Amino acid sequence: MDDSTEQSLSTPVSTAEAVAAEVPAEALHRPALEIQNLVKAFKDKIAVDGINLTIPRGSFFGLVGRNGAGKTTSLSMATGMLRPTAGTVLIDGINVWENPQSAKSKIGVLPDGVFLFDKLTGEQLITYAGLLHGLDRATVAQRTADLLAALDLTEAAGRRVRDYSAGMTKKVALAAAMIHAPSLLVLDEPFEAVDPVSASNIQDILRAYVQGGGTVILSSHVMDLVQRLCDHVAIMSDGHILAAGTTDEVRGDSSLEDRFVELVGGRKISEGISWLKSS
Ligand SMILES: Nc1ncnc2c1ncn2[C@@H]1O[C@H](COP(=O)(O)OP(=O)(O)OP(=O)(O)O)[C@@H](O)[C@H]1O
Repeated sequence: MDDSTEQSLSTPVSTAEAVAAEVPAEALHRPALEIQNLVKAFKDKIAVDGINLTIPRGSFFGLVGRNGAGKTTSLSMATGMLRPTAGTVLIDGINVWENPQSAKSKIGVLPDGVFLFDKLTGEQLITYAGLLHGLDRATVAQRTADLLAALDLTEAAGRRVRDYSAGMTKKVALAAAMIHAPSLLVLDEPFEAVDPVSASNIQDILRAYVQGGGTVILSSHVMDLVQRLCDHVAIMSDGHILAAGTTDEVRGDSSLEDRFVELVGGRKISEGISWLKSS
């Protein structure tokens, strides 16, 4: 991997500085991720129905939608894990499905329902991810220690991942996704099952990463969190993008949650479930 494309995980610098130092001039305006007319059909179920999305370089991008909206399917296609029925994905201008190796070297991925080699300890798993990316052992050891500490996993480092809680598993998978300091992080529900202190720590790490010129796209159901964290957002429903842009543009004068409910619909105003009452 070309080290010049890597972002610093630990030393926040301004986006402008990082960009000036690390990115060739012609690449400055190239989006980190471009999704064009992307379609996924599972037999007769159209999970993703011709979506277009541009994730600007250096943005913190939230993809929100109800259960089954198509977020995981879209992110899986965007990261080269699921072959699209139609459409194109460009990571930093590189076609993911034509040049998978080169495109994938630029990204770190936290998939939904992560499959991990869970017989390994947390430390071994992160180390293994670093070595797979071609980093030298000394760098891997340093970064593994940094990530374990930042994610509050140092004490659990020597235990097998199969014995981790759901939140700890999410955190160790996140560490494995970040060890090669990619220029784009694609995170499917990164805060799901993670305790509030760890979630705040992860948010700090991600903010510093974006300040350093990295790009994050994450999916979430938690509107408050996305509104607080993300400078760009897309609202997905039933395989379509209903709105996309800066978070302020998309929410307008409302909260993101109100805007979401307004666009997506489906709120049920009811008295509740009659038999579920105690008296
Ligand atoms: N392998 C599959 N085979 C058939 N249908 C699938 C498959 N994977 C996803 N789907 C369907 O595609 C639609 C989109 O699913 P997807 O997992 O992308 O939604 P999501 O927005 O990530 O939902 P959630 O927030 O619940 O994780 C759903 O209707 C789902 O049932």
